[in-house]
Amino acid sequence: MSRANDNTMPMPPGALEHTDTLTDAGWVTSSEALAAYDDYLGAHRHLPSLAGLDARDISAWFGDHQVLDRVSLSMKAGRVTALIGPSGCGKSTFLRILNRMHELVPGAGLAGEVLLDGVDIYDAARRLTDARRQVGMVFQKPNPFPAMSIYDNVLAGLKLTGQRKTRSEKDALVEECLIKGGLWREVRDRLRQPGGALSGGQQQRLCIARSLAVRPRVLLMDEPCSALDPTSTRVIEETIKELVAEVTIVIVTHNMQQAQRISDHCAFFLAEQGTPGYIVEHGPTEAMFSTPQDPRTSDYVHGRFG
Ligand SMILES: Nc1ncnc2c1ncn2[C@@H]1O[C@H](COP(=O)(O)OP(=O)(O)OP(=O)(O)O)[C@@H](O)[C@H]1O
Repeated sequence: MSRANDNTMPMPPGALEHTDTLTDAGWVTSSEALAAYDDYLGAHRHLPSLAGLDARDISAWFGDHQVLDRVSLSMKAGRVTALIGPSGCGKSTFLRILNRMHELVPGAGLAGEVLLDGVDIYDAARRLTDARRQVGMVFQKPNPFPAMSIYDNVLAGLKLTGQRKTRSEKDALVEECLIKGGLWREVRDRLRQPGGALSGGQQQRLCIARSLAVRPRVLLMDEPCSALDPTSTRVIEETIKELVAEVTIVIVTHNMQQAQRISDHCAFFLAEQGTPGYIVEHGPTEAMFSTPQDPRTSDYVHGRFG
């Protein structure tokens, strides 16, 4: 996927097909594309602006076992960044550091900074719940509340963040998030059924919808398709490609085809024998797969190890 600029505002799907001119600021200047963009903004007025994440010199420990060593990575606003690398090199730990979940593990240690739009999410003046609301997470195994209705599952995060809504606001939010999660058409007539009654792929899309309901600016996904069949995987991938217009995405995946299909940028993590994980190389996905700079990246992306 390529995008024409680094603006923090999302481009309307298809807008660039109608234009041939960008200003210095990156704005589309053809009238047709501007009209499309106006329509898009009109339909998405409630969207928070996109945010980039900057991890700087991140080191991490479990007790005295160091698992990451001075990892720095910029995850650009409105892009999908894929974290790839062999098992145990610290990808999931890095992901959990990006929304302050690492600190939940007893004995976990951390050094470095994580900046969300330039503001450190670990700053003592910031609330932990604020960081978690702005940086949502979808896990490997779908984890809806199984006995709770589909409708209430989508809204579950609102209680945690203390947001109050009227009934009609809730109805609208549930519909909006299920549409964005790619699940609405399948469940619109059974919103009161339990979340646990859905298939694995549907449950994962319900979890995505639940994450979206608190309007995160970044969505972290830890191997979201690894428990799913190929068809459900493709549906989630399509969902990710649509979501990235409004939420920055960072995804851990072991599936190299998936990384190529959905990500704009890739970072290759490695932990060599007994040493903490680090980033060997990162860059645009196309270049990482076609012309990697490091032979270890080449070996990994071509399946020669890992
Ligand atoms: N809760 C924990 N307590 C102690 N050590 C842990 C914990 N979680 C992870 N580790 C260790 O941290 C290192 C990095 O693990 P992590 O899960 O981040 O790697 P990964 O690259 O995501 O692996 P995988 O691809 O298999 O999920 C490993 O050595 C792992 O054993």
